[in-house]
Amino acid sequence: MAAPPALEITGLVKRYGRATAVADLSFTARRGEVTALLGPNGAGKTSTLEICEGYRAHDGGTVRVLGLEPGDRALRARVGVMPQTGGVPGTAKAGEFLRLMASFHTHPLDPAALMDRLGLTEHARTPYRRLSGGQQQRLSLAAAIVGRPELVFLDEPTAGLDPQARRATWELIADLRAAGVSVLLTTHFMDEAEQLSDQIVIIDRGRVVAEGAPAALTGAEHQLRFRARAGLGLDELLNALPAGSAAKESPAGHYLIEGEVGPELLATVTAWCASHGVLAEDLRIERRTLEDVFLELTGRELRG
Ligand SMILES: Nc1ncnc2c1ncn2[C@@H]1O[C@H](COP(=O)(O)OP(=O)(O)OP(=O)(O)O)[C@@H](O)[C@H]1O
Repeated sequence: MAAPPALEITGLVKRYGRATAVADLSFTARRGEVTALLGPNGAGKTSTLEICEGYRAHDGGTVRVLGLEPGDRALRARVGVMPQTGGVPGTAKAGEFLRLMASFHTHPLDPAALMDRLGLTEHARTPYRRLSGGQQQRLSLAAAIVGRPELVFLDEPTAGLDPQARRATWELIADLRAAGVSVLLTTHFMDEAEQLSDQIVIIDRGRVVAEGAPAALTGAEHQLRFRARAGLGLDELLNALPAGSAAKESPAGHYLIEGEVGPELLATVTAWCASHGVLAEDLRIERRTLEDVFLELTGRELRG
């Protein structure tokens, strides 16, 4: 029989009093893949993760972690958890804490090498509460993976990190994936979700609004943007463009053309600009981003 997926969530519901934080949420995270839960503040990402980790009860639906109920004792050695905050006693020294975590496992990673990799070696004797926010986060990440788990839950692993620490964390996650570890992470960062994940689940208001591989979500489509004087006659420009194209001005003076953006469309736009005495500044062709996808689906900004 095939091994069960890393995570299987069906019709998950979580309420806090009368507020519904997670509303009928379903998705599957495959083994050996990185799955990102992407969504704005309050979308329900942490609630979902904490339910999967067995830290929080749910009000409806089913959750299976490596085929088991969340919180099943058999998962302790198989799952690593990096919470958004805390999880480490304030007085625990970084190095000692990681060695202690390693001692709970049969075949742990070398704690010293892990500390080194995450730039924590010089802080090995520093108590957790005296570490900077970024260092605390990296220690918490190290603790989540030191036992060589099959599945790791990472709640905003790079929030607040400087670019160098962020890069080191990305590399570590890529290595986990290469070693066959399944990873479920939450993030607000589109670039992070796009770079790291095999599958992205976009959540808004406790529901899945879109899911798929990064390239499938953003599609092959491109868009053309330029800045020019406000109030250009877009209807006239649209008439010159191939059928199926769309053009809009938002905000004033910022133009967006969508559709089959190829060499011909580009030539048409620049020719139209030339014949109307319009200097198109910052003219660029770009791929649709996850932000665009989210905006289309919800009418709101991801980072709003
Ligand atoms: N313990 C709690 N008691 C009451 N409401 C809560 C509790 N935890 C979360 N909520 C609410 O549930 C909703 C979802 O919160 P959750 O933390 O799961 O979202 P999130 O997507 O992880 O957000 P963020 O990105 O800000 O961490 C929010 O409206 C939040 O205010």
